[in-house]
Formats: sequence, C-alpha cells, structure tokens
Amino acid sequence: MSTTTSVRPDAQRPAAAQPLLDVKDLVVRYGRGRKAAAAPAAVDRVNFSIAPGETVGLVGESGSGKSTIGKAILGLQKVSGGTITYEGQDITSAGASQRRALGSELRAVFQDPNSSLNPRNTVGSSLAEPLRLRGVGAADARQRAEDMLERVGLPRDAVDRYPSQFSGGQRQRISVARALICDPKLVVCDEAVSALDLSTQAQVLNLLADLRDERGLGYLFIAHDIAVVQFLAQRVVVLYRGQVMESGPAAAVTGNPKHPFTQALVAASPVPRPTEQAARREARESLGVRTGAAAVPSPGGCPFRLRCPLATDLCATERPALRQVGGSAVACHYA
Ligand SMILES: Nc1ncnc2c1ncn2[C@@H]1O[C@H](COP(=O)(O)OP(=O)(O)OP(=O)(O)O)[C@@H](O)[C@H]1O
Repeated sequence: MSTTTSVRPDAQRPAAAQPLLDVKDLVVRYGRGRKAAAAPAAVDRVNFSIAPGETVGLVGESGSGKSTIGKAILGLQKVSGGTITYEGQDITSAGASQRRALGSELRAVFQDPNSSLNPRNTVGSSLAEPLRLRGVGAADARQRAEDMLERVGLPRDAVDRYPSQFSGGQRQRISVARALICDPKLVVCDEAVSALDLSTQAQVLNLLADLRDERGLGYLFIAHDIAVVQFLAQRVVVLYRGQVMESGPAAAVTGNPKHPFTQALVAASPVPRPTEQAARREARESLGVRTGAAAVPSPGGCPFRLRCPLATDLCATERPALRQVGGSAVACHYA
C-alpha cells in the first residue's frame, strides 16, 4: 500500500522509506485471562502503515474495531497479538516512561472535545499543560497557546476563557490546538468531526488538512462516514468485524469499491449519486441559476460536494463564502 492519492494535490508526497507507523497482524481481545482468550477478537490480524505526512482513513460500521485500533496505537488498550511500530521503535507494550517520551509526537483528537478539556481549567491552561509537562516555562507556554489558538481561528484572548464559553465547533478547534501544540508527527483523529454539523465539519476538516500540509503531519483519521474520510485521506482501510476488507488509495476505494462491504458502506453514505447531482444541476441551470463549481473551481473539492443539500450549486449565488486553499479561492456554501 505505497501509492498516495490525495483529493488535495498539494498534499501529495513521495513515500518515505520507513513508515511513521506500522501496524502488523494486530489482534485485540477485550477481557482478561481465560475470558479474553475465549472472546472473539475485536481487532483481528489488522495490517496497515502510515508514511510521514500521510493521512490514512480507517472506516467501518459501528463496532467494527476502529476505535480499538486507535486506542491500541495510543497505548490506551492492551494488545493481544501483533506489533505496533512507531518510527522503527516497537511500542506494542510500551511502558509509562516510553509513552511519556512519545507523548508529544503521538497525539489524539476525539469526538468529544470535553474528553481532552477540563471544564474547570481555562483554555490557556489546558493548552499549556502538555508543554508545561515538557518543561516549557509558564510565559512561553502561554505565548504558544495564544499563537496556536490564533492558528486554529480563535482569538488570542480565548486563553483566559473556559471551554463552556465556546460552541461545539470552537471546542473541537481548541482540542485540535491542544493536540498540535507540541508539534506531533502523528495525530489519531477518532470521529473528530462526527458530532459537528455539516458546516462546522467542513471548517474543522479544512483546518486539519491545512495543518497537515503546513506541518507535514501524519493522521490516522477514523470515521464511520466514508465521504468524510475521502476528503482527508490519501489511503483508506475498510474494516468489518475487526478485519480489513479492503485498502488502497482513497479515490480507488471510494470511487470503485471492490469488496461488497465497501460497496455497501459507500451506498450507505448520505451521498446522492453523481447522476442525481448532475440531474439537479441541469434542473438549476435550466432555471438560469449560476453554479458555484463553474464560478470558482475548487482544487481540493468540497468534502460535501456530493451530498450537500444544495448540491453546492447555489454557493456562489446565495452565500458567496470565499476562502484560500492552496493559493486558490474556493467558494463553498459551508465554508
Ligand atoms: N471496553 C470494552 N469491553 C468489551 N468490549 C468492547 C469494549 N470496547 C469495545 N468493545 C467491543 O469491541 C468491538 C469494537 O468496538 P470499537 O469501539 O472499536 O468499534 P468502532 O468501530 O470504533 O465503533 P463505533 O464507530 O461505534 O465507535 C465491538 O464489538 C465492541 O462491542
């Protein structure tokens, strides 16, 4: 699985010799002792790797083992078999000190931002905490927290406010800022945008893509929605009942799924068929409505272009939101 195909051409990079992360024959069984041995494997001989700067999407229905794999990589779940290697170092059963040493390089963003933000702490102290643990002084940590908040599109004075004073989407931006403040090399995003509405999903996905491209980050992007995974991932791994059903370049897996389960997953995604979208566009054009896509071509493509309730056709006419992506202006109703 060495080919990299991205929906954003600027995210393409040559494959590196040594993977950033290598998961080999991973098995996870829940429970202890004899109970665990008798339990069906939640993750069953899973293999995949992530190159530096690459995004791999892990997709599958509920209960297919996605989060279990994420937790095993983060050291939050004991592994029953196989190996997890990070930059050539075996971290399968890493102890506390090895994990601490890895802490700034391997970070996570979860579905619920409250899981990483203590409601009693100001945003500034939540962001500064991982830096302080690594010996950064208070003034420097505050400065870096303010810089990071600005980078994720929040005001610098957010440092002195509490998580409850922000919307769900803003809290997720704060979680992203907290995950990235230590300059990690790999971020596990576990359903990081699933709880957000479509508009906020698009904003956070764009933010994740921009940060990846700026910093050369690797992502393991876990989601049940293959349309969301397709936006960010260069390669996709499809899981079913703990096993890999199909994997490969994102465009191939989502555009021409080989396995019946992947086909079902694509069909289940709330994406109108391209033919349906074309029919909608024709209908609008016959009414003289200018299409957003024709007005401002998008280099990366909107993640919701196929399932946007407006089929993105009214973007440029109704709410001409413009933003810069890779040097080009992109119009999106949801931007
Ligand atoms: N703590 C646990 N104890 C026992 N079984 C568990 C535990 N956590 C998960 N499982 C089981 O492991 C399997 C995989 O669960 P996992 O949460 O990894 O799936 P998932 O694909 O992330 O699902 P979802 O999309 O709903 O989060 C499921 O059968 C689940 O019931």
